[in-house]
Formats: sequence, structure tokens, C-alpha cells
Amino acid sequence: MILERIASPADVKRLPRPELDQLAREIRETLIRVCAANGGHLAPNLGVVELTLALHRVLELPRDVVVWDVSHQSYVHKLLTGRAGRFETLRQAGGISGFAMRTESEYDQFGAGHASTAISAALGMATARDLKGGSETVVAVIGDGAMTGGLAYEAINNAGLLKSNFIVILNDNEMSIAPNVGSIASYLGVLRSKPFFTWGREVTKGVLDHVPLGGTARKALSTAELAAMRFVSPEHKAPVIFEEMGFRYIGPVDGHDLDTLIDVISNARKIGGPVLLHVKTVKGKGYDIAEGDSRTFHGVGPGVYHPDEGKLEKKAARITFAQAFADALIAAAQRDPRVIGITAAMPDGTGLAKFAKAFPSRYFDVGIAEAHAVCFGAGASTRGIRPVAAIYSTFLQRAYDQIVHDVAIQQLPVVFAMDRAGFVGDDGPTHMGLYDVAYLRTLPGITIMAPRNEYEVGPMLDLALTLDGPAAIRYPRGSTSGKHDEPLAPLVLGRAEVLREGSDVAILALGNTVDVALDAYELLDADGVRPTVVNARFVAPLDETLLIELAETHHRFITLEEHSLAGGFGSAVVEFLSDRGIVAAVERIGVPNVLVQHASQAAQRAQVGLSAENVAARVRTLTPSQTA
Ligand SMILES: Cc1ncc(C[n+]2csc(CCOP(=O)(O)OP(=O)(O)O)c2C)c(N)n1
Ligand SMILES: CC(=O)[C@@H](O)[C@H](O)COP(=O)(O)O
Ligand SMILES: [Mg+2]
Repeated sequence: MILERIASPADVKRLPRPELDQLAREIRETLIRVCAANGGHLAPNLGVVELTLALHRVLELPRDVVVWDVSHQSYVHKLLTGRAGRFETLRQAGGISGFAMRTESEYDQFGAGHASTAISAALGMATARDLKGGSETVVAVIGDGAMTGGLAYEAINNAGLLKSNFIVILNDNEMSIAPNVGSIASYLGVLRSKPFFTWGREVTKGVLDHVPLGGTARKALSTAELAAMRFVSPEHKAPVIFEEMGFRYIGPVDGHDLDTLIDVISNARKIGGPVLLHVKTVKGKGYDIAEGDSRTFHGVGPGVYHPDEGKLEKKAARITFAQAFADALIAAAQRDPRVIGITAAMPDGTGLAKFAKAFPSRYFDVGIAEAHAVCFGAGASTRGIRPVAAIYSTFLQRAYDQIVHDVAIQQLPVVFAMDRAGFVGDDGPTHMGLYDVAYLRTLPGITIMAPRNEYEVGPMLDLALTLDGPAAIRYPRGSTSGKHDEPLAPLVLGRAEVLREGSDVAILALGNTVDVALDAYELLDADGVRPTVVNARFVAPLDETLLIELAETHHRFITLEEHSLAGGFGSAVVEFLSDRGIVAAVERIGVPNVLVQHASQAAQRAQVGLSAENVAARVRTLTPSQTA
């Protein structure tokens, strides 16, 4: 295998040209095989094989820099930068991350997981280079989906002012996770359809005829050659938005034509100022089922498809929290015509795709634009609409000022359905939903809830839609075990649910950690140890009445949460008790102040002590009859 011989980008540069095609095939075969077993972002990576090879062929890495936007498409780069031997460990505990990570390799010069950051970061790097008198090439690779995020335009705006030399490669595969939406997506479609490709290619070849190829010692392009590289065809009179904003626009270029890519990137390096190279790629390229359904193959779990047979594996699964939310939202919308659903480019993950089918005119995919999603909802709510913004906990971080300034301060009834709250598993630290309680519970007037299982999502959404102010419902990725589907007590604002009445120790569990508490109870019950188990339901308002009662009858609390201990639910309990002068010993089990790395959700839970065995052991230690 040629791939086995690639220890660094220098090896890619040395390969005879015909071997690059074989290398591309081996890379695709590796991606398909490893993602089948481990899960991962298969289709985005299959689409950038030639682009990544071209970058590695042209640039001097790691002296030069590539900043990958989101970086879910950086697997090929990883395979070419000394990580092929460990690639089988992709997304597994202790293994290769599914995203670029500064701690993983000197070739990952900027980490990511959230979208639309690459142009900003690359511009910052180019500016640092200029301040230090350096000459390295800085490249940002950003997808068409990520180009719907406002941060990208803030960076483009600034680049037009700074005029730094750097290259933005727009990897346009006409897809976000779902089809890309909005006027930027339409505009890119217009650019794609213009006859730049043929024209541009001819010009490129014309330019190359005058430029000696090979190495970095090419002569500078002449003014005439540079002018030719603007690729403005006579029949194309409309301004190119990127040109108007201070970039030299090149493209569209076939992102699977390796030779053209190598030529064009080589030349783009020689152009002064910001350059935008528009590359057309096919998401899932080279693997039929992924090409045919790049939406499913954007990101897949382990064992979702059979790599050789090229077909999806069918698995019966319990309803997920996201599906329960989608059903509850549809039911709410059927009852109340004011209810709308908003997603920031995550219709599948949040379940809103189902809502979109039921209520197409009340469904809004605003692009990768969480801040706008929240402010848009806030605006709509001032006119009597009941917006439900379904946004992953981690991505809602981006809209924090909108939550504070545009929702909470204005006391508007926007509902935040915060999916992926807690451990997300193999996506790793960029995607963990561990901070939402901390960043929300300081806001006056907000209601924060967490359902103990899938069936509690509906009542919580219904309650949220009756409130006059903002409400957030946090729920995790996937499902609960299904072992504790006992009927739910009616939901009352600010009241917890006592599930087991015991003595000595009271376990106060938030959301899906109720499962852990009930499992622990079963372990203990067998030995006659019976703690009280409470489904907290609300972080705000806290069930203060119950806390006071429990403090009188129990000598110890244990709080459980899939959230940062700093500022989380346990902290809220401790603060309340302390403020009331109630002396109670509280042990908080949750996530300490460390970055949680990629691993399975079960492993992440166990790592912080959110396992039935650990909770049972803690209860035993704290129960007087057990310690005597
Ligand atoms: C701030 C933020 N919101 C949402 C996401 C989820 N997300 C990850 S990749 C993606 C689509 C990106 O599309 P594009 O940039 O075109 O890359 P492609 O996968 O098509 O290569 C989305 C919405 C994210 N990573 N970051
Ligand atoms: C790269 C990215 O941000 C998304 O693709 C994310 O990995 C989706 O996570 P889920 O699989 O939990 O929807
Ligand atoms: Mg895309």
C-alpha cells in the first residue's frame, strides 16, 4: 500500500504523479472501512480526497498552514500526516480524534468542531505572519454550509480591510448536513453555473505556460497574468460578491481534478491579498451509497452500513429524545397555530425534519446561524408567535448574547429545545453539552427543565409553551435504557418528582441521570439500603420546598448531572441551601473542570462516576448503618 509509506507530507510531494491516483483510491478504501466500524464523517471526507492531496502536494506543511472549518473533513489530512497507522482508532477512547486537534499533531494548527471559524482563524494567522515578517502560506478550507454562518462574513469583511495574503478554499458540495439553504446557497449555485470553469481553466493553462512549474521557487506572476487569473468572462457581467469584498475570486474549479487543483492552488499562492478559490466537490465521492445519500452519510455511527455490500444495516432502536421532541412539537403545533420550529441547519439531528413535513410553512432552517435563530425567534415572539428553537447545547453557546440580550432581558417566551445536552460520545470536547445550565441559570426569569426519559419531553415542551418568559429543555443524545419507564407524575412548574422514598441519603438526579439513580437504588435495595431518589425536573426554578423538607429528614444529599460541576445543578442546590443557612452535606457527581475527550457515552459517564455502581458505593459510604 502506498498509504503505508506516507509518514509526512514530504512523502506525498515525492510520489510520482501516477501513484497519487492509487493513493486516492487507498485513502477512500480506508475511510469507508474505518468509518463503517468506528463511525465518523464519511461523506465530507470522501469529497475532499483530491483537494487534500493537492494541498499536501503544493504546500510546505507544517510551515504553511491549513485551517479546516468544522474539521470533520480532516481525516484525509490526518492520514497524510503520520496518523495512518493509528487511523483504526478513529473516534475511539484514546485514539485519533474525529476533528483537528492542536494537541494531536503539529499539522493540526487550529482545532474546530463548530462551523464558520476557519476564515477568522486563518486571517489571524496571516496577520501574525505579517507582523513577524514571515512568508508562510495560510489556507482556510470552508464548506458551503459553513458559509451560511455570520462569523465567516465578519472575517471576510475584515480581510478586505487588512488585505493580508491568504487563501480561502470554498469547498462547495451543495450540501450542509441537509441541503444547504438560503440566499448564500442560491448565490453559490449561480456562481457554479457560470461558465468560469472552462474559461478559467484555459486561462490557468495560459498562465501556467508562462510559469516554470515545480517547487516553491516559481517566478512571481506578471500583472497581466494576475489580471488573467481574475477569470472574469466577458459574458459574466454580474459582480462576484467575493471580488466586491476585496478577494480575488477563482473558480469554480472541479474539486476532483487533481492536476487542475494542484495548478490553481500553486498559482493562488502567488496572488497578493486575500484569494477565494471556489472548488466544486461531490459529497461522498467514490462510494455509491454515500454519494447517493450524503445526508445520511454526513456522519454515521458505528455499524450503520456494511462497507463491502454498500448498504445500510437495519437496527430496531428505542425512540430517541430527539424523536420524542419532534413528536411533541408536532402535537403542540397541531393544537396551537402559533407554534413554529426553528433549526440552525440541523433538521435531522434535532428531529425537526419530521416537523418540516407536517408543517412546512411553520418550519425554519436558518442555516448555520444559531445567533440569528434565537434573535429571529425573539422577534417572532413579540408578535404572538411561540417559537421553539431546537439547537444542540454546544451550538447554542454561539447565541449566548441573543439569549441574554434578545430573549431574557426582553422577557420573551422563546423555547430552547437543547438537544445533545450532556456527553455526546465520540465527537469529543467541541461537541459536549456540558455548559448550558451554567450559562442559562444566571438569567432572571428563565425556566430550565430536564426530562428523566423520552416520555417526559412532551409534558415539558407543553409546559414551556404556556410560560410568559424563556424556557429551556435540556436532553441528551440518544435514549435512556428503557428500564425505568414507570408512569410520570403530573408536571408542575418548579416541582420535582420523588420516585423512591427512603432515608439518610437523598439522591437528587437531573434528567437522564435519574436512570443511574434508579439503577443504584436497585443495587442498594437488595441489601436493604434505601436512599430517597428524586427526579429534579427543574433547575430553575428549583424545588426549594422539597429541598427544605429533605434537609430536615436526610443528613446527606448526592446530586447527579451530566453537566459541568462548576455552575451546574449541584451548584444551584448548594447555593440555595447555603443562602438559607441550611447546613447539609452535599456530594456533587458530574463533570469536573476538565475537557472530556472522545469515547463512548457510557465510558464518559463512567469516567466521572455517573454509573450505578459508583453512586451505590457513594450512598453506602454515606449511610450511617453501612459505615457503623
Ligand atoms: C456552529 C455549528 N452549528 C452546527 C454545526 C453542525 N454541523 C456540522 S457540519 C455541518 C454542515 C457543514 O456543511 P459544510 O460546511 O458545507 O461542510 P460539508 O459537510 O458539506 O463538507 C453542520 C451544520 C456545527 N458544527 N457548528
Ligand atoms: C460535525 C458536526 O458538528 C456534526 O456532524 C455532529 O457530529 C453531529 O452530531 P450528531 O451525530 O450527534 O447529530
Ligand atoms: Mg457542504
